Amino acid sequence: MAEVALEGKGLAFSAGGTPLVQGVSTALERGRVLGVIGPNGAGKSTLGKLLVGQLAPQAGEVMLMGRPLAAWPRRERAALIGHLPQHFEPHWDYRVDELLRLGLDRAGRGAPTLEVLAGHFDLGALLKRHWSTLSGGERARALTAAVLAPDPPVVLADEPAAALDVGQAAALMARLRKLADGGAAVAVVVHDLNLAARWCDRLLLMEAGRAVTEAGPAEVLNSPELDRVFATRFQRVALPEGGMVLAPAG
Ligand SMILES: Nc1ncnc2c1ncn2[C@@H]1O[C@H](COP(=O)(O)OP(=O)(O)OP(=O)(O)O)[C@@H](O)[C@H]1O
Repeated sequence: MAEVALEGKGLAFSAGGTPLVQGVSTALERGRVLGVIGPNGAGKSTLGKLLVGQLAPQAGEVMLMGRPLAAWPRRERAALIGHLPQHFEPHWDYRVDELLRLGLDRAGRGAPTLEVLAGHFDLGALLKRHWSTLSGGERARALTAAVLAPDPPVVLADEPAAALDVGQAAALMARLRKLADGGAAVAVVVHDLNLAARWCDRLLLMEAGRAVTEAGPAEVLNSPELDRVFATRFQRVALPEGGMVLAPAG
């Protein structure tokens, strides 16, 4: 097993008497991309918030690099974990270059220049544009660039591809994959099962706050549990070069 960077053990969280996450254990390993999948309301984002310390678990524990998350000074924790939230609205109508500089300010030596970072995310032409003028996909790219600028060793991205076109979504997943190949521990909440199939090493399937299964993509995506959890019948096509694509059978 690869080195565990971030681990949730028996996590539970309820709001208003409703359990949103119930006894979920999972681990983010260095060099690996974990995909978190499941229907709307399954508790994926809540689990992500627990793992990054945005919510405190009511039961269970989160360990970061072998030490309880709560024991880390906030600043150090922020430097170690790059969190791309599902929803983000800056308090100020930043220009793209200002937003990227906020990310680069947290980066140590070896950080890319602003221009190189912008180039990685196809933001070169948008540097002087204000947040309020950006399209949904452009905002997603700018935020991703700012969060990933310091090259954090742990990355948790909550539906980062939701607003992206297919090409940009694939490019973003490839970038997350590259971060993992460079030693980062990556988790990504993803609705597109084909992106999950293509880019993730393991998949955690959630339903009603619980982990249904966690295993390799082929095992999870071929499992009848997938059809049951999404209340749909999937057609699965094996690709000649390996891997698979899925489509709801209608
Ligand atoms: N503060 C809260 N109070 C009450 N219910 C909440 C709260 N936060 C989340 N929920 C509910 O908890 C459930 C899980 O929410 P969560 O956002 O974790 O799901 P998700 O799997 O990420 O869903 P989606 O795919 O729709 O983004 C949902 O039914 C949501 O309405």
